[in-house]
Amino acid sequence: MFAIRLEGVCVGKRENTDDFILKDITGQFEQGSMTAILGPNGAGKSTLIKTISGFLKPIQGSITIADTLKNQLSLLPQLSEIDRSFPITVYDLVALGAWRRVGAFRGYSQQEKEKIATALEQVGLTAYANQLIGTLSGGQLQRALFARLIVRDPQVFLLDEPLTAIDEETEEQLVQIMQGWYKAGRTVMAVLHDAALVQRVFPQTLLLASEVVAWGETSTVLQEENLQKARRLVLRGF
Ligand SMILES: Nc1ncnc2c1ncn2[C@@H]1O[C@H](COP(=O)(O)OP(=O)(O)OP(=O)(O)O)[C@@H](O)[C@H]1O
Repeated sequence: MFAIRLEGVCVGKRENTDDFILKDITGQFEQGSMTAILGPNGAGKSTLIKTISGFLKPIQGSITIADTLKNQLSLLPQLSEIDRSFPITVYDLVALGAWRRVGAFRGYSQQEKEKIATALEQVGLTAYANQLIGTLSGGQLQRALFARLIVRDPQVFLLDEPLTAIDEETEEQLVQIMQGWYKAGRTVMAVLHDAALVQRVFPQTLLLASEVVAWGETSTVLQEENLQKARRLVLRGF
């Protein structure tokens, strides 16, 4: 059963097909699947994630989200898109994950407070709870954003470069959290750059170079002929 289905999705500024960032993307992410989105710089990976999460609109084609998953998508933006000067503590950032359940003006129930504390502990940031996010390292901030997702607990995770610019220890920690979501039956998709890690951790891969180069089981998708095709498309300017 599909979680998200794309049919002929094109994203770009003009009606001129040559200028499309994403060209004719057709395929589906199954419910409970874990998919890596790989591709060269500028391939449209972030654009795809943002389009699925509704921040960008396709100018052609359609995206269908399974009825049971509507309002169940959560996006992890790229770290570089986070305003670290925003005066918010780690605790309050993580607590924002409960916002949809709690609302703006009601206090957090004991149950929500426990979820927040557990999430902070899971990512190893309990001792940092009262610090402003601006005082965190990149890897620590990424862990705080993961804790917010743990609290939010959506059915579908859209992760834009969750493992970029973090050390090995944090990487392993975040990989385990993602695998936990997958094992719990959630749908996970993540933009990544490390093919070896994708081979090890992600059962499915979408190889993108403005168009779909290959989409399916990781071992099949990452075969040399597909990688060569992706390179050819880059040389051609997509
Ligand atoms: N806001 C924007 N306005 C105009 N063009 C944009 C915008 N965002 C992205 N693009 C263009 O869309 C193309 C795809 O960008 P995108 O960030 O989706 O690629 P990516 O595969 O995630 O790349 P990277 O691996 O470098 O992060 C690029 O050519 C980029 O210049």
